[in-house]
Amino acid sequence: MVSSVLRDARRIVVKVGSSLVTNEGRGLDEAAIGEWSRQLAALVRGDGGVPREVVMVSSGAIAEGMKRLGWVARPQEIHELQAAAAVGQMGLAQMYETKLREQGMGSAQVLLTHADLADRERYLNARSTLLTLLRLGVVPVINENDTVVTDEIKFGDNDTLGALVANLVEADALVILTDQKGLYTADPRRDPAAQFVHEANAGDPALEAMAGGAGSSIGKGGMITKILAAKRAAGSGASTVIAWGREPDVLVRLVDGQALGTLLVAPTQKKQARKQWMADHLQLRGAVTVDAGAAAKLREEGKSLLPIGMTAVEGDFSRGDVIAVRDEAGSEIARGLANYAAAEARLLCRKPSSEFEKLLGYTAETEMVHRDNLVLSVA
Ligand SMILES: Nc1ncnc2c1ncn2[C@@H]1O[C@H](COP(=O)(O)OP(=O)(O)O)[C@@H](O)[C@H]1O
Ligand SMILES: N[C@@H](CCC(=O)OP(=O)(O)O)C(=O)O
Repeated sequence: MVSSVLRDARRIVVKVGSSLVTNEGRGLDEAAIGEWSRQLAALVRGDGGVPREVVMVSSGAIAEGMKRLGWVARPQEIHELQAAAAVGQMGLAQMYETKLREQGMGSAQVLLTHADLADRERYLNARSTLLTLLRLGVVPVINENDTVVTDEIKFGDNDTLGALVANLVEADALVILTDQKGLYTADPRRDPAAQFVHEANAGDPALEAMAGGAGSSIGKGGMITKILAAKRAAGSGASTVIAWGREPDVLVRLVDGQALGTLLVAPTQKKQARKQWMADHLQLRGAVTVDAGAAAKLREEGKSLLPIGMTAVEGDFSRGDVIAVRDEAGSEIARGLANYAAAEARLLCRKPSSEFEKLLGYTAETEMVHRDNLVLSVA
């Protein structure tokens, strides 16, 4: 069976769980991390196909920290878990750095919390950093910033973080590698009659019933967090594959179109999902008025809004905020994400892109609102 979801994906988030990266609790599995690094490098180079952008979300800090501290049992005390994560993260980052460098790849450590991604400014900063790293061909290796949070550490869930990162970078796909071949109709450790699920719709409520509680003692999230992560990733149009991380060449074969693991399909396309999200969730922070020429380009040709067509700017918005685009009569034409803050936009009104650097001191996008981030308003 061939699946086009991963074959067509250009930007992919790969999440590796604790149960896998630590090889049943015996510290980090160097050979496995070497294997994934080799495959990530092949994906980024585009061996035998097109180059992909990949972000790695990897657990393993607590397990590696426990080993380094000589602890056999997982501590109950939250601050001890945090301390173990801080110790272990050194080893985790070091191992990815070494293994990716051996493949000729640059890597970068990024530590995030869920709260970082709920804060608009931090969200935009994390997004810009990650997109810049991807443009530079560097593989970001992400984990939770366990020092500053306790909720996530209690639950031990990097699946949610993987989904949030997929939303953040607008990935086409999220690949969750774990210690099972994929999702079964019940926990295969407990129910030998459990059937394998090849494909389902992400967000189908029936899936949540199949995913019992947490699995191993090392990782704690279990399959339910993977199902919820797939639902969340689908919110920005990314489909999810849950697959066995020790399947030979798993990543390479997935992007080759082989149907490995469980595919949880996002019901809406990436572009549609983004537009829906903008239309539903965001508050207007300002507006720009455009001349008749720009209004026609937007309404009739679905083009991006360029500053040269703008005549006035209202409000005090920042880059990344949602603004309205109005015609000279004051009717709303569209809403979209501003590439420039209000103060910059005022300087750019009526100006061609060749003058942006002189006016702002730097060059960024040529559009005020890119067409991918623009939703036409219903007349
Ligand atoms: N329906 C299910 N299908 C597959 N695995 C399940 C299911 N329900 C629960 N599990 C358990 O979830 C475990 C994987 O979760 P977890 O140990 O948290 O992995 P990771 O560390 O990779 O996030 C499996 O080993 C399995 O026992
Ligand atoms: N961030 C922590 C724990 C995260 C965790 O265990 O998550 P998961 O792999 O989803 O079970 C770590 O690196 O050990």
